Amino acid sequence: MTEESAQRKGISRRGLFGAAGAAVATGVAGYAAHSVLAGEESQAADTTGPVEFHGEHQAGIITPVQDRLHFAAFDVTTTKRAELVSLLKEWSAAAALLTAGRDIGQYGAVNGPGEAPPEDTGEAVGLPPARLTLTIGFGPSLFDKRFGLASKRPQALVDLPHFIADDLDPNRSGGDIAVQACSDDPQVAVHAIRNLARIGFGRVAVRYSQLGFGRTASTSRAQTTPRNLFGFKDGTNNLKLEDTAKLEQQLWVQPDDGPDWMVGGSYLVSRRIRMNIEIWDRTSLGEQESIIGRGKGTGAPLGKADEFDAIDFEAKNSDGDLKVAKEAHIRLAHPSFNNGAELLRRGYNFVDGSDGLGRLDAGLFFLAYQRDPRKQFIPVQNQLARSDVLNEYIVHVGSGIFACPGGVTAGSYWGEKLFA
Ligand SMILES: C=CC1=C(C)c2cc3[nH]c(cc4nc(cc5[nH]c(cc1n2)c(C)c5CCC(=O)O)C(CCC(=O)O)=C4C)c(C)c3C=C
Ligand SMILES: [Fe+2]
Repeated sequence: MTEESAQRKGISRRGLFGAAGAAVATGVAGYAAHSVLAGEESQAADTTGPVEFHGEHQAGIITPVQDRLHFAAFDVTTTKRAELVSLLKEWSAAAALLTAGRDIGQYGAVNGPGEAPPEDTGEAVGLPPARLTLTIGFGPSLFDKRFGLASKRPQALVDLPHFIADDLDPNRSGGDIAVQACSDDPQVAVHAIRNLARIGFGRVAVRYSQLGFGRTASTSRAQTTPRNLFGFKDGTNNLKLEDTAKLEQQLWVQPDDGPDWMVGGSYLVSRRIRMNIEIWDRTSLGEQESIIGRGKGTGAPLGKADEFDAIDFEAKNSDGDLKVAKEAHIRLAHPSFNNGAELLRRGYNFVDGSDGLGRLDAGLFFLAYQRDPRKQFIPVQNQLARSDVLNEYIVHVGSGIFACPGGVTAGSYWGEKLFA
């Protein structure tokens, strides 16, 4: 069967890539609700298969981090609530198809009438789902007067304060709605955002978007720890999907937290952090390790041998100096110096060409999910902004905060409870 004839029969792109495709060919609605542990762990190994869109929580949060990102923040351009609701319904239907590795619409990319533009833009034809996840979040600005949502704004969805040394570009910050597309294939992630933007024409407009390559965190113990553009292992002490009790404490909004429409959801903070890699590259290895507080090779805390050894914040070297310096990044960010606060980090490296001054426009697109940013990202970032030596090498240039509701069940849509 050719690729085209398979699609005409409603078989997914993934269906042509082996046994796992057989499940997809039974149709999107045929999936069991997504299993948090067994399913998520096996996804870490298979980089081509689908990740279930429907479930208790949105996919793309604890899903083992994929290798590529396309993140888009949208401004809502329609002022009509009904049009926004229709868009969210259309987006949800499309997201279920896209994440299953299928073309969107009735006819997809190539089977529609020759007189009309194709329903699907086509650049993912022939590609497997590549673990595509699409995760939606609503920014504070969506809760203004336009759509009658002011009373539904979660208290935890605060406007982020100004942090010392922030140099935020308003054109790379904020947004009414964010969609995080993660996949192990960059073309699959880009195709998804492009098609959602296209569906949204006349109702939403892309405010800014960010491509990311190379995950800078792991969210499962089944994944190895990747490296950031400073060359350090990043994501060692991250919240992991296996820590189910901790996820309830630190990640998922609980029934008593309110509002009801956010239960099972999480808050996303995004920060575009420019890294002065040319300056970093002229810094000695010892200084680099002292700034982070970990060895560059092993990723072990200074004074320890292995990456996952516990950090000893009291240990001193023979000169009486702390092995993990007072202002080392891992000390200032650690839960024991932040009232127990933790984050689920799932950021990406970026290089967006150069800045016209001979320096790469490179850095970390920091993404962190949490139960309450007032108790987690904000105090941690305040402490980092005040004292972290890493600040000599980085600058925060973009920022966003989004309320990501709980998962979508079959037959429902993104944000249904918010608009109920
Ligand atoms: C506000 C939160 C954080 C920002 C912003 C941030 C930026 C940032 N981090 C690195 C590199 C590393 N960070 C590491 C650990 C780490 N970072 C944060 C938080 C923020 N980082 C936390 C909570 C932790 C874990 C601390 C702990 O509990 O031990 C590490 C070490 C490896 C690891 O555990 O992940 C590195 C390396 C950069 C380069 C950066 C901005 C560009
Ligand atoms: Fe960090």
